[in-house]
Amino acid sequence: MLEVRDVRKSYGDDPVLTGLSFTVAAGEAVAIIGRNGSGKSTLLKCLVGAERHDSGSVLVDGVVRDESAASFRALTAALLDDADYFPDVSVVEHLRLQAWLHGSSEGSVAEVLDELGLSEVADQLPPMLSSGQRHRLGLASCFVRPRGLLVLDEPEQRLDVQGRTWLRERLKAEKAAGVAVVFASHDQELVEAVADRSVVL
Ligand SMILES: Nc1ncnc2c1ncn2[C@@H]1O[C@H](COP(=O)(O)OP(=O)(O)OP(=O)(O)O)[C@@H](O)[C@H]1O
Repeated sequence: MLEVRDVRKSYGDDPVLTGLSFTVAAGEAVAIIGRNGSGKSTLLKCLVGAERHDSGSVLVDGVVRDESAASFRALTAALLDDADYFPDVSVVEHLRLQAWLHGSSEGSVAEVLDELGLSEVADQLPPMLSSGQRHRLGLASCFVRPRGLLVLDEPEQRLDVQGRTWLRERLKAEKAAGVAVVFASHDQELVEAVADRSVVL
């Protein structure tokens, strides 16, 4: 599904990614781990085309990934570290928008609101949410739409204990459904429960 070949990236004279290669098959999860500042977010951004790598390649199903292609965006659900929301669009409207863009049913919006514990704040605007609720909205935006590749940057952040338990089971279910999962994490328990392999930066 996803193949990363010798990806390199520097910011100015500072090398961040120094030749990374790995693969993620459908139904597999790969964890990206490493200390603060080691390049996890940068790598995930390069995977989805939110950042340009200097050399190397990212292939999806054997073809160089083109983030401007509708087919790549239809395949890929991502929650990166700089997620942002329209300040005047409510929680439920954000999810309806995602569902509509990707051809999901209206019913899936109610299901995901319930699953992420967001039903009670469905009509609130993002600035009124707690930071954990805003993070849940980001996760909900990934799960309300079809996906073959799921890219998550520290999905555990700001989740309460029940939320982390839910996340572990959700990511296992994603694998069981054949989704290829790449996630950066500082949560060793999550990594051990979900990842088939880890890439250490
Ligand atoms: N846009 C940017 N311009 C310049 N340097 C950057 C930029 N983005 C990240 N960096 C630098 O690249 C390095 C890797 O940052 P990155 O955010 O990828 O690390 P990380 O592993 O995700 O860290 P954390 O665990 O703290 O989230 C850091 O030294 C950071 O300062």
